[in-house]
Amino acid sequence: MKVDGKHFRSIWREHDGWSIGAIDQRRLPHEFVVAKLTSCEDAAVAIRDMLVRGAPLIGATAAYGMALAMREDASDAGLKRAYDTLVVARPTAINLKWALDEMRMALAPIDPLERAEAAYARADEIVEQDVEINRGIAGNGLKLIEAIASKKRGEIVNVLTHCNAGWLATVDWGTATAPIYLAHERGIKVHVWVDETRPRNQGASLTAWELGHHGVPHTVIPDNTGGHLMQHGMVDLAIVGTDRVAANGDVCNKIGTYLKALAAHDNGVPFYVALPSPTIDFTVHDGIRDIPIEQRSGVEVTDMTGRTADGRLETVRIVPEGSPVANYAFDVTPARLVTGLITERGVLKPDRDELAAAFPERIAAAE
Ligand SMILES: CSC[C@H]1O[C@H](OP(=O)(O)O)[C@H](O)[C@@H]1O
Repeated sequence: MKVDGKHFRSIWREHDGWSIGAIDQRRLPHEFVVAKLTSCEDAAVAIRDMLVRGAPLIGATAAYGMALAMREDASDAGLKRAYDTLVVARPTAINLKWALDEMRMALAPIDPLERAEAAYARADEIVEQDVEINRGIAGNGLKLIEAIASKKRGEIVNVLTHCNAGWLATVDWGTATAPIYLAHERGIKVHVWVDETRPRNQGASLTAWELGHHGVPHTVIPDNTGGHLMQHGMVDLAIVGTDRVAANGDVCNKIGTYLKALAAHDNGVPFYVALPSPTIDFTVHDGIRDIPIEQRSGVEVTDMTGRTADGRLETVRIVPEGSPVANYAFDVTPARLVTGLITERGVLKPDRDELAAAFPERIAAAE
């Protein structure tokens, strides 16, 4: 999407034809730094350390990681080593394994001498497919915003979102933000309540940065504010992203999503989840029981990094030394709290039959 009028994607193949450029999201919003990935290990570390993050972008980065790996060692052993290195970089977003399975399916049957070129071609396809899918999500989600806008007779539509499911979480457009960008571009008055999303503050640091540079009105709020706003009729709908949707429609997303869904349910606020179909995992039948929840370093909770008044980046500790810390990176919202799933093939109910009918290829992949 646009950064002050200039179009950007979050990851791309460089002009040398083989190295990979990616926005270092750990440096935003204070610094715009582009990282260059030149090895499979670089891609794995970029995913693990959240230089890139967001389920679809994790998948795209892994796909390019396999292509980088094939330049290094295109043998069967090299293919297995690359898969095994990348697939463990983060456990929750199913898009990582989806992309690696797609790459392995494309590469395993062919001559190792042809694998590097084929890998870049397949990774490029995965990248372009992500953009196309997100455009589809934008169009399907737009209908929801338009319906509210017409009921509100031109008043502002207030959307609440959690974490960052924006263009920075994908190759472009985003998932939860795709309908918002499209509505904004169509002249519909939208305003976004941006959950800061502790502890890594993807909302405050990334979603606010994205929306600000694209000119979309927004307000950053502490995570605990959403329920109050919903009680006072200040949220027309919530749209969030997801890292994995189980066959029963349970939705895994950034920690705190479940609490937002509870508040929305209690206040009759429609709660939508935007996702590309690779995020659907039919091998998991009960999301709450079966989706692995990543636990990350406690440092993400104890420390905060910000910019001082004189422009220096500084990290400070906000938790007493010696206090134990738990840092669950995701939670699972039961399907009963989800109004609908905004996909590239329409807005669906969060249930197995509807998902299977819309995405038979995802069922086949699970068999
Ligand atoms: C469009 S998927 C975005 C999804 O991924 C985020 O997690 P993380 O920043 O840890 O990769 C968050 O759960 C978003 O909703």
